[in-house]
Amino acid sequence: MTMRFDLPTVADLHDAALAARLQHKIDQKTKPLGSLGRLETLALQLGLILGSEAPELRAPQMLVCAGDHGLAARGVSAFPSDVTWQMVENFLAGGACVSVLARQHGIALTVADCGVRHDFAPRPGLVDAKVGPGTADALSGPAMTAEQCALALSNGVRIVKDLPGNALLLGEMGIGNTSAASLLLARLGGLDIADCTGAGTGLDTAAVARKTEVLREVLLKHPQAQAPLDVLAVFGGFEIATLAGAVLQAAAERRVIVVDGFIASSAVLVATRLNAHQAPAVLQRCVFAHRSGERGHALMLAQLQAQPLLDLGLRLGEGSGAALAWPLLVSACTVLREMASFESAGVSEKNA
Ligand SMILES: O=C(O)c1ccc[n+]([C@@H]2O[C@H](COP(=O)([O-])O)[C@@H](O)[C@H]2O)c1
Ligand SMILES: Cc1cc2nc[nH]c2cc1C
Repeated sequence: MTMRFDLPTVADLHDAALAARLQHKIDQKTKPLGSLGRLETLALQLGLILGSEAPELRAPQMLVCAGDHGLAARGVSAFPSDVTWQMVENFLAGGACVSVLARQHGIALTVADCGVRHDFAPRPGLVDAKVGPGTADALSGPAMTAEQCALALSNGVRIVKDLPGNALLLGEMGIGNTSAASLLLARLGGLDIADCTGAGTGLDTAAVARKTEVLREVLLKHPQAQAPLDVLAVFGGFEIATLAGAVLQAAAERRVIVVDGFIASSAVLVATRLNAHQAPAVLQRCVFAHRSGERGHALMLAQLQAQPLLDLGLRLGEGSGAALAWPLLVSACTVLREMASFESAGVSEKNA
């Protein structure tokens, strides 16, 4: 498959001098060395991404990408596909979990229709990035054509270019999309599909076993899909492809990328594989908000060598976990900027 546009180039951020200055600044704060634990590595990462010893997060943007999945007709979800468009309406009406949390934290919310099986009335906060009325059934053929896949990726690039701020939070909505994410993980990670497949919206044990067998059949149907772009097109998710494009553009612009759960992480996995030598640079910009309760997310995080901030048993999606983690990022930057040093506060240092 050939691309019809150039994916964004993500430059390395090897600023050893800034890293040393940031670490020194963190170590000189009025606290025992390392006592702020994970917040310290987070502060260091945010300083490096934003290129500052006094980083400030500006105009955070939550991007929720929505799409429908042909595979949903195979009984792989506990809910009907209509829930996708109904939840998009709920996001825009302000009643969904991500709407509430984004409002609480002053995060702007944009919902992108990447391919929901429904016609939405245009309104503020809704971006039309529709590639089609849901993907095709991956058990019958590829979920997306090469053209559709390229269009979804370029839509993600375009959406991010139009958003202000220096932080992007990633969320998604799509009945059936845990199946797409599990397929992507299994093929890109060379893993057994049983280890990558979970309950999604709430399947019971027997239904998870049936879902696993459907996904195993899908993998057997597409042995030729091995190159990352082909894998993305064949197993799909218009919203996942759009998010992958958004990740690459945000990384190229040196935005802080806050990744939600299993499906949002699969978009990052794809983004890192589309151009493998850029993978460390892409991951350097990513903060993984939490470890989802979805089976497979721990394996996905291991593939990405990612250490999530929270482990709350969340498995909602929408960007809810990213919004919940957001205040930790704000605190990490505030501590870096405002906390006194031993010298400035006149506090005695550790005994020699
Ligand atoms: O983000 C997660 O970790 C997560 C885990 C399980 C389910 N979800 C959400 O549930 C939907 C997909 O579940 P399913 O069962 O329809 O594949 C989709 O809208 C996701 O946002 C999300
Ligand atoms: C109600 C509902 C809300 C969701 N939000 C994200 N995925 C979802 C799936 C369902 C079923």
